[in-house]
Amino acid sequence: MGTVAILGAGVMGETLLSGLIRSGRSADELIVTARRPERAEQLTDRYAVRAMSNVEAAQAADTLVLVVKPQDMGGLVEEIRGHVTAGNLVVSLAAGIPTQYLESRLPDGVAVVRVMPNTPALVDQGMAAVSPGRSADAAHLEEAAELLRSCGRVVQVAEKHQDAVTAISGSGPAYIFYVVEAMIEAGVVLGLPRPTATELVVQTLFGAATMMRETGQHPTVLREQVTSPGGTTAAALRQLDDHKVRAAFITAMEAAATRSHELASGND
Ligand SMILES: NC(=O)C1=CN([C@@H]2O[C@H](COP(=O)(O)OP(=O)(O)OC[C@H]3O[C@@H](n4cnc5c(N)ncnc54)[C@H](OP(=O)(O)O)[C@@H]3O)[C@@H](O)[C@H]2O)C=CC1
Ligand SMILES: O=C(O)[C@@H]1CCC=N1
Repeated sequence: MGTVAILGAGVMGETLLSGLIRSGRSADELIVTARRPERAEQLTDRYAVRAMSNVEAAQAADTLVLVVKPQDMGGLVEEIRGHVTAGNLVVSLAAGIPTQYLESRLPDGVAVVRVMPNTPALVDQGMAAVSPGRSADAAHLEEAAELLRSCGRVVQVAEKHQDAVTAISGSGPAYIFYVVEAMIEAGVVLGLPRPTATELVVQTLFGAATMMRETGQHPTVLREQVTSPGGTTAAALRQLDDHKVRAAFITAMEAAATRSHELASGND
């Protein structure tokens, strides 16, 4: 696969970097770039990878992984465009940025793959969706997928679905953490010590997720198994329905997808 440069190694870039290292990729084949020298130093200390400027990284690497915020993408591409050639693969992890945005700013024929990852990649449980741009062939797509497979699962989707993917699995961990926070607060309201409430909620989430994965049963079936007629769960679910929690989730994810779409036009 050659040398991989992670341009803009913040939260998501470091997550991918650590996954590549854990999966056995040699630090010699990995380059990072950062805006702040202290961040670059932190990464070189932690992972023994090389840090360089964006231009140097574009010149040195075969695969360029762009992980800056969507709002910073224009500036980054402008900086490296003169140093990217048709031999490079460009992989973008940015929300909302279409492959066409990058293709139109890079030299003709450069292969671009758009990816939407998520942060559980930090513990090798990531979920990433990949979509090829105009000049990306099956080998390019596989190369991008292999990068992400180092830290989780990978699916291919049509690029038109990437805003939806962003809303569901890209932002998804944040919704789950939000629900966990709310359940912990509920435990505290009910008089449980905070550490006990936290242990109960985190293990319940882990158990429920493992059950879905291992039984393959639909969540509706699993929910019904917990819900005794006239029991405690039915009383709680009735409140969630009365407060339109399901509708709120759908509306929230529609908002995320809309925002992903807006990011393409550089809206701050
Ligand atoms: N966090 C997440 O859960 C997910 C994020 N993404 C996408 O990943 C991308 C990065 O997000 P995230 O990691 O959270 O953001 P971060 O702000 O943590 O990381 C971006 C990094 O890029 C640096 N940077 C900005 N401009 C440049 C530049 N010109 N050259 C070099 N480095 C630069 C920033 O520096 P500085 O620290 O100085 O600001 C920062 O360290 C976004 O496009 C986002 O949409 C996708 C899926 C999930
Ligand atoms: O909030 C964001 O915009 C990024 C994209 C998906 C997760 N975090």
